[in-house]
Amino acid sequence: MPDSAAPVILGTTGPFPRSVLAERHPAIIRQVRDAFPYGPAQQHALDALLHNCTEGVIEPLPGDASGWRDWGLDGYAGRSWFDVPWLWSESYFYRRLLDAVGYFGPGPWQGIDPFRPFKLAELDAKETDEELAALDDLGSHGDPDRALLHGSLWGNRADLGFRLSAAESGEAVAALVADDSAALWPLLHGGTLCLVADNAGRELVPDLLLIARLLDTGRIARAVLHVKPYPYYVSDATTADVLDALRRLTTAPGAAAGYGRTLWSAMADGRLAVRAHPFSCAPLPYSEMPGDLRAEFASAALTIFKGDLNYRRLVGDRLWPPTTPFAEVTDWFPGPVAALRTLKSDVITGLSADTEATLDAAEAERWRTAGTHALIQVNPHASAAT
Ligand SMILES: O=P(O)(O)OC[C@@]1(O)O[C@H](CO)[C@@H](O)[C@@H]1O
Repeated sequence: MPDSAAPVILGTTGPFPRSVLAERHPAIIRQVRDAFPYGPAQQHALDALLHNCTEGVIEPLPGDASGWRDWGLDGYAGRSWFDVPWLWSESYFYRRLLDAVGYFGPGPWQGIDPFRPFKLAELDAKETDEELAALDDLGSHGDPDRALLHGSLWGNRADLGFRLSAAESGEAVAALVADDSAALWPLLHGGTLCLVADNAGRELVPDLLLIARLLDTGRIARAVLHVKPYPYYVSDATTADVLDALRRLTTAPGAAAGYGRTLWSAMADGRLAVRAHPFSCAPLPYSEMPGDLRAEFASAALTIFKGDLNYRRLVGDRLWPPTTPFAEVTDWFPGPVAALRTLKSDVITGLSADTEATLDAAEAERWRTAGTHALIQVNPHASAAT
């Protein structure tokens, strides 16, 4: 981490965080309410959350909130959602939403994912069929490893929360704003890959395809897929979503089913493990992760963080000068680390001065949040003492 860290992004830091708290969260509440025949108690709780999240203050959580106490709840209670770190507020929103719909129970709605209809619709979409059909002639269009890495990278555009902000969607720009992929492949020579997943559906499918390919070709011996322990940021992947994606692959026509079988047998014999660590839904940067998770990443040949939120948590949700080296902001990480991300928030590191100037000249600030640009960043030496 650089000696003088950049300012932490708050809900009041600029138009983007503010719009997520003031507009995206209320839209998510409405979307969820329309997707299920929730009873009066849940409707009432959703109404109360709608009001609280825009006009109220952070409140204590019902039930056993000891985890959230450790993550700073007591210090933030009573403050406006906009006046605390944005990452914290957003994460707290999803926890509150799940409380409102009875996800944590007890009761009949316990464990019912309020985002599942949207995730399934995406998994069943014809675009997913098209992407899977493309596997049939993967070898005839250049390097299959590269194609699957890029599939996993651009799969990150499939973020249902992000798509609620329609104005932000646009055509993807193929050129990456940073591309360290040449440093990534040499790290994959038979060890364990940890992949910290982001979204379900059309992002998780290519993530799984990449893992299957790496296992099949012997580039890795084992993979650990980190998913969320509960529904989060609308489309973030949980264990149930992994199973849905796997079933989608095994029942697909053509080459896709072969990838599905590889993954199925790898799960069954332990070469592919799924983890749902509580810290995966923590409102904190990964630099504050607990020892067991740190030890797991330390033992991996490479840990890949997928997506925008994981990037924010990896480098710190701060307004870094864009030319701050990625290696510097990840120097505390206990092993080699990579980020595959489309740019959907203000946080950015590791750009060359030329790239930053070109992006600013062409798009002002829009390139940071529009989801049209992507990066592959690698710190092969982030193996500071554990
Ligand atoms: O992590 P993901 O799915 O790539 O993106 C998450 C995201 O849509 O949510 C946040 C705003 O709510 C931003 O970090 C980002 O725009």
